[in-house]
Amino acid sequence: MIAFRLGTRRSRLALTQSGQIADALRAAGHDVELVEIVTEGDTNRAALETIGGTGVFASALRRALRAGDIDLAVHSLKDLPTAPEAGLVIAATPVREDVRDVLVARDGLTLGELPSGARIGTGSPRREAQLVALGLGVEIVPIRGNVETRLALVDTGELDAVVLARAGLLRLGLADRATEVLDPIQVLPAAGQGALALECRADDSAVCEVLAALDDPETQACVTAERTVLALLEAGCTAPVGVLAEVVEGVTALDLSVRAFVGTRDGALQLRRSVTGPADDPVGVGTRLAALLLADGAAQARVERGFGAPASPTTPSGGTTTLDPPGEGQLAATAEPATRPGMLAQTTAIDESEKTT
Ligand SMILES: NCc1[nH]cc(CCC(=O)O)c1CC(=O)O
Repeated sequence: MIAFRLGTRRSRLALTQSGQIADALRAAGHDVELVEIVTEGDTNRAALETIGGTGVFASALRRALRAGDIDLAVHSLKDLPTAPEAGLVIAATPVREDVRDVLVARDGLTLGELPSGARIGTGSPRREAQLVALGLGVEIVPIRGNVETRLALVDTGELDAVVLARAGLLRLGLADRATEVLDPIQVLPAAGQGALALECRADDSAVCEVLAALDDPETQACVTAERTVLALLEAGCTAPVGVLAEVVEGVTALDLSVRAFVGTRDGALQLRRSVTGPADDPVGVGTRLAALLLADGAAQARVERGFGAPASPTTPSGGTTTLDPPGEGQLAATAEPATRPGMLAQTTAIDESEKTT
């Protein structure tokens, strides 16, 4: 029996997610105390990519872990930087929730039914780039805030629609607010979307072992492939990159089918590629896909704020406020497209579309 101190952010979504993990641990006979921690992502209302992009939600929790104030942090995996954190380890990724984005629009409207010029709120360059790529002629309005705040922007008529992760709505019991579930063919989710990451100190073997029992190997394989792509593109969780891995039946064994979108928010770059390879080699499959994307110009998207390059502290965008330059989370990935010998023979690359403009 372990008496866990579980660190959590204070949003209703974070508390719900942490509560689910606490329940699972209690069901296994452990004690769990929730410790609420305020992160920079919660207190700073600026656009995420201007306040450091990756890591703004995670860093306070990680500091508490390292200090021994908590034994376990529950993160939304998609908010977690891909760079490994010294002394800490992701001990488990439990079964993933629905990976897809949804539209929440006024009057029950779908994307296709929104009039041109409709105002769609999102703070995500990934969602913006893909919505622009759909060519609907909608206006993207930068927003921040928790799920409830974003839904309220539609309720009050300030916006025609917002795009959110279905996982968050499901966990909050708000899934019926969606007016359309967006097919990944149209809008690919963020790497790790819908998955939770249970993080602990690497030397805390008792905790690591208990958490490992909550891991789902299929989720683990998928998110590993997705995060490999993100890391090799030197992208962060606020980059205009959508990527989704799914386990599919292969010829003789299970395969991972991984699709990615890399774009720019003005729609000038729209790159879609996919790769299929052995499910027991998620890093290899993700590496192959990243190499394809980089060979076809994905690095062009790096000039975008939030994509590898540090944000300029002097360029406010839209209605968002600019504050301090980013402190952490810029990846030092080795972006060599490491195509391993033998891997090409096992993988199939399918070009879904060419750059469209
Ligand atoms: N960046 C905020 C965030 N982090 C995780 C979720 C939803 C749950 C998930 O994707 O796991 C959300 C809200 C959203 O994108 O709508």
